[in-house]
Amino acid sequence: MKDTVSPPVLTLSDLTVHRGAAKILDRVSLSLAQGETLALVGESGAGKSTIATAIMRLLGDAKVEGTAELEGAGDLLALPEKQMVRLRGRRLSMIFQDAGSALNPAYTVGRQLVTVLRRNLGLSKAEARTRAVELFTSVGINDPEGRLSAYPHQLSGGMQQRVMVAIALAGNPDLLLADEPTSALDVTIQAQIVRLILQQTRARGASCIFVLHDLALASQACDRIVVLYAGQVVEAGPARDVLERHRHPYTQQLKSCVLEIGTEELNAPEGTVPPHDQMPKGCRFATRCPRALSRCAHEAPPLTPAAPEATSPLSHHFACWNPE
Ligand SMILES: Nc1ncnc2c1ncn2[C@@H]1O[C@H](COP(=O)(O)OP(=O)(O)OP(=O)(O)O)[C@@H](O)[C@H]1O
Repeated sequence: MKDTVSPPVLTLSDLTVHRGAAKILDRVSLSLAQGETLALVGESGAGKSTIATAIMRLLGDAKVEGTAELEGAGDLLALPEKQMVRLRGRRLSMIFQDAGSALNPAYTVGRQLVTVLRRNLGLSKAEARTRAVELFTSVGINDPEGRLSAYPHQLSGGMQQRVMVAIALAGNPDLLLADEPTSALDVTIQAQIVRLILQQTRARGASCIFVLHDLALASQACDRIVVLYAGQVVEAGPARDVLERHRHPYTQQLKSCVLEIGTEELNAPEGTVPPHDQMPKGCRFATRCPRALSRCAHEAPPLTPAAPEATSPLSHHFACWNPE
């Protein structure tokens, strides 16, 4: 595990998000150490993107409760919008799922990057152009000078995503949020982009929260994993503990999916996540859980350290009444 002595860069405490009557996130707490890469994994709809978007404070009219403390900046959820505008791009950056729709089709990618560089770093036009070429080179764009004058539609999906990575890195943020940045891409390009983001994050000593579906990729690429189910954290800890010494039956099911993928047979966990208006009062996974006890339906299990003596919020935790 990474540094557990210096204070976390980011601490979410009881982050809860409501959309109308639906509780999309329910008391999510997690910490991110300096220089750490953390993967949020779970099925579609688990709330992974909502966590990243809540940290950026881009959730629109959803009702958000809890706190998101960014070291040296305070609670992101309580800051005036003016201060958030200053933090976005400089201390926090987000890479969105679909680069094609995140880029403005009316401007060249160079102009979009230069604008971000000038705004965030206060560079002159010429300095920003030089820096743009350096950034394009560092994210693996061939002919970086030539590509500055390309419009987004003239680039492949993989190239567009590289441009988005360059834009996200432009303000030297110390926290990068990558929301499944590869889901719109060809499988062969996906691993390249994930590797690129992690390599660039690590080279800068920044921290990264990665939204991923794939537990195997998460465990290979990231230091720590948080497993989400229906808007709640069910297991969290160092990547190897979560993959190899997991205690929650849902993590086991996600892991089995991975093994099936290895044999080319995709086997999603059985059953479906209950709709928001039919969520069990107790453990939200109880309706699909092969190990459910009668108390599971009524009593929500708290996150418990896997080693009873562990006190660090970064250590291995799980929420289950009948763990593996
Ligand atoms: N703008 C929105 N309006 C209403 N409901 C939303 C909105 N965005 C997300 N949701 C709901 O919030 C829940 C969590 O969605 P979220 O996108 O965070 O999940 P996810 O784990 O990132 O899924 P995916 O892997 O498919 O992106 C889902 O039930 C989704 O339908």
